[in-house]
Amino acid sequence: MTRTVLYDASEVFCGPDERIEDGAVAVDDGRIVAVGPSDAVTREHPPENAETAIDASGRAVLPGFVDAHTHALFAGDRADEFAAKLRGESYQDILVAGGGILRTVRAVREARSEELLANLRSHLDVMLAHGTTTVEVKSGYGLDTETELRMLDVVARADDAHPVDVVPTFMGAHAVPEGREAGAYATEVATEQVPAVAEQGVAEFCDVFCEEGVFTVEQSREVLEAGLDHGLAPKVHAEELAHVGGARLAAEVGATSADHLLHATREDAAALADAGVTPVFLPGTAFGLGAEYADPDPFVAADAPVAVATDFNPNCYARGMGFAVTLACVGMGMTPADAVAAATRGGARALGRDDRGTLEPGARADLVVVEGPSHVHVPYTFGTNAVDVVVKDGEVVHAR
Ligand SMILES: N=CN[C@@H](CCC(=O)O)C(=O)O
Ligand SMILES: [Zn+2]
Repeated sequence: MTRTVLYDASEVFCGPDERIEDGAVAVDDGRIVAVGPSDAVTREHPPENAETAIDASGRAVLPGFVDAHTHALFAGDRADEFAAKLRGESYQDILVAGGGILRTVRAVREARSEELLANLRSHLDVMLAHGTTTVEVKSGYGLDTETELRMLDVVARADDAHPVDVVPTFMGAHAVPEGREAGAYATEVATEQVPAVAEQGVAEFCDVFCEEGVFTVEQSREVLEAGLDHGLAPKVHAEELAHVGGARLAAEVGATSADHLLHATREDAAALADAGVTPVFLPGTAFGLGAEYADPDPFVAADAPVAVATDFNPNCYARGMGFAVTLACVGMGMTPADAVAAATRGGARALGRDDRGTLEPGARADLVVVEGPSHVHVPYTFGTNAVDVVVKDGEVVHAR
């Protein structure tokens, strides 16, 4: 018996070039077993025989969102910095004055693990209700071996306890701790933190904030190469606030993704495409900082399959992927179909997960049903949530 059937959907969105009108999806054992026109799929997999049948008439069915870049594990409150930025203070002014990331580091070091876990779980609840079925979560608010490991342990516990799949990234090189010098700290990350994280087996990726006033290209390279030596795939925060060469570095080390890219050049886009690095756009950050959005055109010209993610963190308090998709369209000029694909298949690619992000037989059965008749209703709906139902591994895990 087929476990779950979603039928009579106005649109089943498998990808930008594959949208099925009046479609259906059948799921068995956590995997998609059939996708196609509703009459054909339901003939083979009758809804009345399914354990769960979802009449999706008037609504669209999409892959679950894959949010490939977040800093969703933190403590404390930085809402006052939002107000300060509106008064004209810059992100870097706030960081240099001991605020920003460094303020969250103090809060995380002081927080008990149970409090951190409760915080993360409550954020995952919100993300799930907005259609996210896989999310990457970075450490990086510990900046010492003990707290970085504690963060990654909390990420693993959240993954075990929550339907959303949580992908762990180590980011000891997220900022230079107070009183430390960047070069010496980068070496500590490379020689002490990376081996400790690898020994515990608690991270898949190693990320670094390669940025003016944070870590140079060479310091970032030292950290990423240590990660590679210890089996951690590289990711890079690249060209966010200034152009410093992080995208080139990502290409050179064969990173899985290069993220932000607000100041990336045409040459950067080509280098990333040639090296098979997935570019990840985070338009919520540009929106919150009042900065210019990343320009997707050089990446499209270079034929790079891009991702869109939230960058949820205390500086970008956006947990829903729908809003990121809206901004990708309105701010960056992407089409709704390309933006939705970037938030699903693109996100999966940026996390090295080729088993999800699309609707095809064999893929993991992570799906969302949205309240409007097509994928366009994802970016078209903003300020409220367009997601009605979320299915994770074939089970309904959220419905309103
Ligand atoms: N840029 C560095 N890291 C985050 C911000 C984290 C924070 O401000 O707490 C980002 O991706 O935007
Ligand atoms: Zn980030």
